[in-house]
Amino acid sequence: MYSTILRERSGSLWTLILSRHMGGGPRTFPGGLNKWQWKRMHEKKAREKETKLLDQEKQLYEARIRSEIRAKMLGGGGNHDSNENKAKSNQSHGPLSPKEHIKSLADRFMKTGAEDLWNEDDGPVGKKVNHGSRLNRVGSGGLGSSSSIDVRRFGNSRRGFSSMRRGLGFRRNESSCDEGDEFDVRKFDTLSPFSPGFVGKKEKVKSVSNVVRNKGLFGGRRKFRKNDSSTEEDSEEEENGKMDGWMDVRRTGSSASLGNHDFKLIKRVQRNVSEEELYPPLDINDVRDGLSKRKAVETIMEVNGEPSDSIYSGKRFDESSISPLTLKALSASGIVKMTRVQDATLSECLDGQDALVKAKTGTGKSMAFLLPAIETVLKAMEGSNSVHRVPPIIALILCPTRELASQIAAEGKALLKYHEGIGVQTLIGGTRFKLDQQRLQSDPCQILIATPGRLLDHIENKSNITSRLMALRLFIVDEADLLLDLGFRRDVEKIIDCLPRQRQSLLFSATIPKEVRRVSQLVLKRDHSYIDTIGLGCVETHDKVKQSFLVAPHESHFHLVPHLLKEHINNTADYKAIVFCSTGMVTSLMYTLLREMKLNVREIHARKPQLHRTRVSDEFKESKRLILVTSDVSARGMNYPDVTLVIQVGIPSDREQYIHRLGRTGREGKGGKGLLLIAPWERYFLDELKDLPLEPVPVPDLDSRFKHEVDQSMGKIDTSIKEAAYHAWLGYYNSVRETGRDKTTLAELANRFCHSIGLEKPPALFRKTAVKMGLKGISGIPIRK
Ligand SMILES: Nc1ncnc2c1ncn2[C@@H]1O[C@H](COP(=O)(O)OP(=O)(O)OP(=O)(O)O)[C@@H](O)[C@H]1O
Repeated sequence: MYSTILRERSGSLWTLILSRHMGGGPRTFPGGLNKWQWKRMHEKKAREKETKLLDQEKQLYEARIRSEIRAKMLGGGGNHDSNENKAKSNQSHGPLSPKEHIKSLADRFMKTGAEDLWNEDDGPVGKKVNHGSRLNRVGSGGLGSSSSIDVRRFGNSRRGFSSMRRGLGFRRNESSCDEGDEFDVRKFDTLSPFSPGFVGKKEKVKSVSNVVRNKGLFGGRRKFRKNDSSTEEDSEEEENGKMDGWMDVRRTGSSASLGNHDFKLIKRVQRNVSEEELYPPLDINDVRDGLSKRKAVETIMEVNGEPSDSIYSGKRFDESSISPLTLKALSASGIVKMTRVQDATLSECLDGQDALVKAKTGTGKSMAFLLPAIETVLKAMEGSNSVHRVPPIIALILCPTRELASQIAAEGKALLKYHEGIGVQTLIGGTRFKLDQQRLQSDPCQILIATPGRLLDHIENKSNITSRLMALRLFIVDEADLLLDLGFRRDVEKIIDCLPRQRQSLLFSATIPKEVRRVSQLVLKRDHSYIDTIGLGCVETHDKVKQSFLVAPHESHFHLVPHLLKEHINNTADYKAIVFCSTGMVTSLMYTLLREMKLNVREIHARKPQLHRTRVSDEFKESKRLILVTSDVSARGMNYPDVTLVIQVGIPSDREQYIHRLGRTGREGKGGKGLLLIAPWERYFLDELKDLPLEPVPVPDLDSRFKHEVDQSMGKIDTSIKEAAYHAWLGYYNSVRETGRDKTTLAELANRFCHSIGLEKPPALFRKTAVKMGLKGISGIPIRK
């Protein structure tokens, strides 16, 4: 009925708009729209509004139905609620009054075990929308005038509804969940009826507490968040080991909507895995053990005729148990010997063990996980009699960037050259979603390589990827430290929720900081192996890569980079250089400057269309005598052969990023050069690199003619590019903890940067942006009127 009213209303609105604007009214409308554009815009708005209202109506209707069912259940003697409620519901079997309705919903949500009813979309609470007035209009028999309820709770997403359904099911077995039991909410979500770990509800609860005992470090963090920032705080606190308490009562939901019922008890799980267990204090015996192992490896390498600094172990692939067809593909590519990381991991990975693997950049980690992936697929195919039109996905590889996913896929395809019926596909952003779906149907694959965001899109849009992932046997995370970092972790967690628990998992990276070892338990079984081919006391960078740093005022960086590149070009016949800049827009400015200076240069950053990114990436792989200016999208995993120089302009986000950027040179045991160009106030970052062999380089003398040439080229660049670069620069350094703290100094530095790129005055920020960045009212930061 409401929808009819709505249509009528929107109809009359239309009559009004049309009569005012179509007959004899003005010819142009606000924003320079013509009458048809104006009409279409309003039609669209009306449609959107109608859809939204219908949606809300539907949600309310479903909430109401649930309420009725609940009232009936209570009347039948449900044993979960208070006697008061029972008495009330016995009096009346009809729908609950608005107040009772809210109270009963609140009760249900706040009960132990009711966490299953919650989903990601319930938060962040801070964003709660007050639908009170609308609800009053809509719900003739629904909620009372004083009620305002967060509709998302009642499942405004499909996922929400399904969680609810599951939640109701679970409630019936609530008694099987011991009062004293610890529980990890994430696990309720994880166990889908399709997953092998699902054995019925009673077992589910038991297994949950077991899992939690093993995974206590993450107990309940995801579901009970107040808002995004609090999650970060929480995790930081947890990571600092401050949240060891058993019980932590926190307010969730909005007190406006649910009053005093609006909090629940969260039992924090006591940590059973102690810090010592995860990181036993460095014992002299460990060091001795590490050194003797390294000696043993070196002896084997000597026996096999490999120098001790070689990336190869001396062992051959044909000595391993990989399939003959893969061996054939390897030898067709001229690959015979294993690298150290491949030697160290292959047998463990083929045995089905979970592993966390650390190995230097460019030493063949991709092949180290692709080979087990192929073997796992072969094994799965052997064991299965059924023929699928669209086969299940047996191995899933997650990686952070689109280019890296494509690169791994290409390597996988080369290894599968002689295998028939095994396919590799990528799911990456920047392509059309529908095309992805068609490709997955028409080009079936057993190995899927994906970036987390796009894979999650497919999972959440209920394409059949979720069911295809049910048979997954091997889950691999490349660049694990980055993907388990806060920026990606939530996506990765959601993906893990959709994977079977009975699986093998492998994490790979060239850098594995302590925190990552801790969070790796999110993916790995507790009894996983930690394989570190770098070894105790050794640095993560290659000896053959000469590292240096240059400290010079920021204003001179745009002069110094072309100078350093020209010098390198003059001294290196087949030069191939990468210049890393802090952000996409600064990359764009640097690229434009170098292009103006007639250097052979290309750019890649996230603002570029995917087609451009792919084309440039492929070109740079094949070429010599070329410079690539890029942001961090190329920092990890990209295998550009024979890069001779890597320049990093400004400090990278952290030590790990420095190592990965530098790792674009000196691959496959070759040599290379790396230069970090920083301003005097960025010197503090050198502390993070103090164990790496960086040499200082004196500031070169630039002659005035060269400076003039740079200034002229800079002068030709469009102001909009410079303004965007200034904003991006400000945003980046504002986010760096050390520089972002003192906003006044930051504003001064930004102004100097602004002048160095030829802008007379800093471009104004939007008020909202300035507020968000904490820069409102800071002198030197103009705000747009
Ligand atoms: N056993 C091998 N013999 C010869 N070449 C190899 C071998 N294994 C890998 N390679 C080659 O080494 C290059 C670098 O490998 P890869 O990109 O996997 O390094 P990585 O360790 O993953 O680096 P990053 O840490 O930067 O991701 C690739 O060209 C790959 O084909």
